[in-house]
Order: sequence, then C-alpha cells, then structure tokens
Amino acid sequence: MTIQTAPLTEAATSHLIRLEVNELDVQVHYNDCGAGAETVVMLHGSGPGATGWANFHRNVDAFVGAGYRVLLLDCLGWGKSDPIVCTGSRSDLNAQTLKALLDALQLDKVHIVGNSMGGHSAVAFALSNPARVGKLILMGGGTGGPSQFVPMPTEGIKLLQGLYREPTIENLKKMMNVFVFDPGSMTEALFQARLDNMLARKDHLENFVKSLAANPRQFPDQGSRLGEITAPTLVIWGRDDRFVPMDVGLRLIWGMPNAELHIFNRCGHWAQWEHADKFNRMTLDFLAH
Ligand SMILES: O=C(O)/C=C/C(=O)/C=C/C=C(\O)C(=O)O
Repeated sequence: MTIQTAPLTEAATSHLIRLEVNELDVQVHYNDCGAGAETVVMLHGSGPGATGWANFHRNVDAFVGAGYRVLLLDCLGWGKSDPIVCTGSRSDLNAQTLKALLDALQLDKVHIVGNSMGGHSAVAFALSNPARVGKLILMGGGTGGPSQFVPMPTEGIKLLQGLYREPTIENLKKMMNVFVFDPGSMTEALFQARLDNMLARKDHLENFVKSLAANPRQFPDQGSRLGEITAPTLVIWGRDDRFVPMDVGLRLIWGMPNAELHIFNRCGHWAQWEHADKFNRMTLDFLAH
C-alpha cells in the first residue's frame, strides 16, 4: 500500500544526537523520516558536500510513502556531523557510527541502502553486526579493492580528490561531468547547493585530505569476507560508472551467496538519482518480497 504524504523537508526531519563512537564522544546528524514497523537506513557517498539528504532526496518520499521509517545518517566528516580525521578504515568507522545510532534509537534490525562509500560501510556493518541486518541494497560500492579492467584510482576518484584539495565551482563541474551519464541533467541550482554544502564545512574538506595522506586506503578490500554475509542483497550499478567500475559489482555477487545484480544502462555513479523512479520501484519491491 502506498500512503500519499506531503513531501518531506531536510529541516523538518533533521536531528542531532551525541554518540560514543570508538571511545570518542561525537555529535552526529541524521534525518528521521516517516514511521513504520521496518526501518531503512540510507548511507551516503564520500564526495565533498555529500549528505544523506543530498544523496537520497529523490528516494526518501517513495520509501516513506511505502510505509518505512527512513534514517539518513550523515557520516562523521560530512554534513552537520562532527569533523574527524580518519587514519584507519573509514568503512569500519561509519559502521561503528551506525551501530551507535541504532543502539541509541533502540533499533534491533534495519535494512541498509548504501551509495558508494555508503555501500562499503553497509558491508562493514553487516560483517560486524550480522544479526542486525535485514536486507542490503548496494549501489556503486560494497568493497574497496581493485577493478580487473579499469586503472585505479579511477578518473572520477582522481577528480573527487582534486575537488577536496581545491574546492572551486570549476573543479565541482569537472567532477560532476563524469559523475553521471548525462551531465545535462545537472542544474545550476544543484551545482550551487552542492558548492554551498562543501564550502559550509571547510574543516570536513581539509580533514578528508589529511585522512587520505595518513591512510590512502580509506576503504579496504572486504572481498575475502563477502561469503560471510547471508542477508539478501540487491547490488545496483551504473554501466557507465567512472568512479567505482561495474566489475566491482560482479565481485560482490560472486562473493555474497544471496546477492543479485541489476545494471542500469546510461547511468553513472548515482543510480538512485539518475534513475530515481525505477530505482525506487525496484528497491521497494526487493524489500517487500
Ligand atoms: O572511493 C570509493 O570507493 C568511494 C567513492 C565514493 O564514495 C564517492 C561518492 C560520491 C558521492 O556519492 C557523492 O555524492 O559525491
């Protein structure tokens, strides 16, 4: 059953909470949308200016309308969450942050939708908290590690790192130009919102650069442990992903016993935005059956 509701807003769903993560007392921001017996957590990617809302604003209403409670977690180092320099595995750090949030909200089990870094983090969470995962949806991410076909770092990741180092509108447009299949779909308003997000938190940008210098492998290869994840998993990739190549998705379904893969044609690194309607229909069907 689909419930029609007025579109949600970032401001109306915004919450700050203090959590203990890795023995650190930190403030974390999340959006809490809708109400439902089952909860879906959405984890954003690692681009400059990314947040839960920026990554998933085309998806939240559909999930809430389908009767789910949706949590958008801003990882430490993004959005209104506290700054951090991460010298270890960022996938694990995000997984620990998610666990602390779920403990605080007394949520035993959730479904997780992860975009890029969010996918790596969802897998890290499933490995350390298997009983707390219902289903997984991984887009353009799930594990760091090599592509068999594409030199790494990819052109997209090089542009992303360049944008962190020099956060200008020119560098943002260069990155966005290879981010999606059809850059013509990006409006000036979207560029400006993303630039404003980035420049509002220069500490996050500087910390990302420091983190990379301390540990270039922020997202370790989790490939050897994928077989441990038995949660039903839908892997979604863009055929034209120039950030995390599609064969990483093949590695995921090779390793995860209950995973299946959908590849969108004419799609870059942002399937949930570039093909939002079909993405919403497909993922809601996967969660329901
Ligand atoms: O380096 C990786 O494996 C992961 C890269 C990302 O997480 C890139 C994500 C970019 C976004 O989702 C964004 O909105 O900027």
